[in-house]
Amino acid sequence: MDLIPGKRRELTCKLITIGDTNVGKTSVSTRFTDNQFSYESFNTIGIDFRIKMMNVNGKYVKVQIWDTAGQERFRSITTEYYRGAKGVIFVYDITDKKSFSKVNSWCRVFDAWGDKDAEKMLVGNKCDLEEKRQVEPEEGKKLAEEKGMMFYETSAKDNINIDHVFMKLLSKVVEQQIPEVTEPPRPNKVVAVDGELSTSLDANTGKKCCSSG
Ligand SMILES: Nc1nc2c(ncn2[C@@H]2O[C@H](COP(=O)(O)OP(=O)(O)OP(=O)(O)O)[C@@H](O)[C@H]2O)c(=O)[nH]1
Repeated sequence: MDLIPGKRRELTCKLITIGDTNVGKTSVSTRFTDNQFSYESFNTIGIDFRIKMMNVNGKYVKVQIWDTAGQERFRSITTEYYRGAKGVIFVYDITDKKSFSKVNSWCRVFDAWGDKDAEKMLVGNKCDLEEKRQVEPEEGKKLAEEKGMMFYETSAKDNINIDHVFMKLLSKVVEQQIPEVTEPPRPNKVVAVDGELSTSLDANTGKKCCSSG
């Protein structure tokens, strides 16, 4: 990927959230992108899309989060959007055993439609509702280990582990997608000013990612 003079080097990375309806996929992604949470539930219609600029291990990344509807009736639409996702977050609700038992089938659907090399994360959301818990953390951990995924419990409501989940996943994706730069650095520098990013970035780093933005 070449750096266009006057234009900062930017990588675009597509992530996707998958899981049953009402597990909190929209809430997790909205907490991450806008630091907001609402008790009001509007089921996602088909697919939704959010963007956040991030500094991931010194790389300037435009993170696209594709938030899929969990309702069965949208299945044929949502699977169309799996392609190109470099990171996938499978979400279940720790107060809903059924949503946990469906993770296997969501994994199969992703395997059928998504990229083979996508990094995967399992997330047990709503961990603020301890008194209603139906899935123990050990169960989540075990399933994640079996499937070679990372695992965290989160609360979109109380903002527990949300940033951590995305940073861990993005770090893996960026690590996997961008081979280490071996040539000596050139002197040009770019300064990113958007969003959360305020660091000065070396324009030579980050060879190639999911796609160039
Ligand atoms: N207590 C608690 N409630 C949550 C949390 N995350 C989401 N909720 C609530 O759970 C309900 C469903 O959340 P959504 O984010 O709409 O769920 P979804 O998975 O996107 O649902 P679909 O769009 O139908 O697939 C809403 O009422 C949220 O307020 C959480 O961490 N804790």
